[in-house]
Amino acid sequence: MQPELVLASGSPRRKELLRSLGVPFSVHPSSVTEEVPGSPSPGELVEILAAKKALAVAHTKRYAVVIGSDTVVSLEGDILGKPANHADAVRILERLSGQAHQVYTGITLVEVNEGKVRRRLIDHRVTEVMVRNMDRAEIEWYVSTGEPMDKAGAYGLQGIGSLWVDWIDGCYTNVVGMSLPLLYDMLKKMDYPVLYPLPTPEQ
Ligand SMILES: Cc1cn([C@H]2C[C@H](O)[C@@H](COP(=O)(O)OP(=O)(O)OP(=O)(O)O)O2)c(=O)[nH]c1=O
Repeated sequence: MQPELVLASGSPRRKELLRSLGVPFSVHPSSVTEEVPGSPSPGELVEILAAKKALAVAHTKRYAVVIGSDTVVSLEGDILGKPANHADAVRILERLSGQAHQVYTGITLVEVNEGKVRRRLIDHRVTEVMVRNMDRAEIEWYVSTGEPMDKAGAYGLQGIGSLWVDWIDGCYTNVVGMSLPLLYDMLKKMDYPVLYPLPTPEQ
């Protein structure tokens, strides 16, 4: 029996990304706190949080492959998550303006069979993003659109934020919330069929 694919996320972007593949899945957001003891590197942090989210949901399932994911922005050794409020979003964007930064996204897959965790895969990818100079009026306007408020680094590359992104080096979907090439590799390792059968064309 094919286990259900479950996305352990409340992120509309991750839902959209997974939907674009055409594989059936259900959405079950986790309610874990995004706090981690110590001072992990950005790569360790996104892997720990992705695992935390996937495992929290996996424990509620009997047969499933659960996907957890987490994204942060790294700039000059600082980790920037989602802005706490309007002023925080302005501060983050002032720092990103005119700079290249790294976007880290971790993915965890947890396979549950008869209510037990059988396998776990954890990995992450990094994408470099170059943000053009943004002046104070542009930053204020952009934050007032509301787009930055639920996004790591206070911008959305898939939205209005694209106006100020000069270039990226690496995977685009990794920035938007989940690297689909990485997810594909991990699902293949779990023997989960991503490429679904297509109808044969009539002769
Ligand atoms: C940098 C960047 C981030 N983001 C988003 C992706 C993630 O939804 C969010 C980072 O926050 P996360 O804490 O990774 O995820 P989330 O709280 O939105 O959802 P969940 O924990 O339930 O899975 O930032 C964009 O949409 N575009 C971007 O360009």
